Amino acid sequence: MEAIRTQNLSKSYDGQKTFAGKDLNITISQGEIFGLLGPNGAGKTTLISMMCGLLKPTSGEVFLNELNFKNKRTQILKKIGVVPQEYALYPTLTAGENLNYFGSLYNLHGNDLKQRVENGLEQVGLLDYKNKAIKDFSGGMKRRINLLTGILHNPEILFLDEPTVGVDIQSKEVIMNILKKLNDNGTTIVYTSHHLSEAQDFCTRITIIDQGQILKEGTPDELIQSVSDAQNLEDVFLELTGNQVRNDA
Ligand SMILES: Nc1ncnc2c1ncn2[C@@H]1O[C@H](COP(=O)(O)OP(=O)(O)OP(=O)(O)O)[C@@H](O)[C@H]1O
Repeated sequence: MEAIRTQNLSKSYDGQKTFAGKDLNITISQGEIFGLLGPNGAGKTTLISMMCGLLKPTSGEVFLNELNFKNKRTQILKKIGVVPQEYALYPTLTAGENLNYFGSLYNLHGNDLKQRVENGLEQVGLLDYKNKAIKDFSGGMKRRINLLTGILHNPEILFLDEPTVGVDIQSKEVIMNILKKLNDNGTTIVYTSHHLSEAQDFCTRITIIDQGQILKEGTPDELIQSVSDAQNLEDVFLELTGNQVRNDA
């Protein structure tokens, strides 16, 4: 069953002079772990933001569970989780207060919300920090709480923009294990990353994009086999996107 479909999805930030995404057609099945990879400025955040309804496309359509975002937005938002690249946390509030707030946005309340918050904090190893303010947390601790804000309601589809950026190996392990568990329980995952070996191990399918266009799509093995002498995804990535350093944001 189809979970996500984009149809000729395009985005321009400058009145259609240039495009951060152009005519993107991607179909993702339920239960997949789909990776969006590309160099800085390739258009990953733009694409994932349009897929999850944070950013309005210039043209084209997004369908989630075959519902069109344009007219079924409220229905769709209840079923998805979004973990943005920037921390979406209130620094002066405690971890518990932040999670209660985000849970309430998904209509969770009472004992159910309390249990979900405590289970979540326990899973990410931060139950003892429930009553501590976020401003005193390390980067890795904030990333783990940031992840929880998007998954308290057990979404059918989860979108994550660089969920492991800037974290140590221990926090990364915790985050990846939670994501694997969610996927085992049926959640479809779409994520962007610059960690190519992580994506190679984690994703069922990957699309490599640059300059707003899809360069190649396939399973990690298919991508590696498609480039002669490639040993891993990093070789494929360099072959497709070149060695030129990108200065884009
Ligand atoms: N709000 C914006 N206004 C104008 N241009 C933007 C905006 N957001 C992104 N862009 C431009 O769109 C292009 C794609 O950016 P995007 O952030 O989607 O890339 P990315 O692949 O996520 O990059 P990174 O890996 O650096 O996060 C870039 O040229 C970027 O400068």
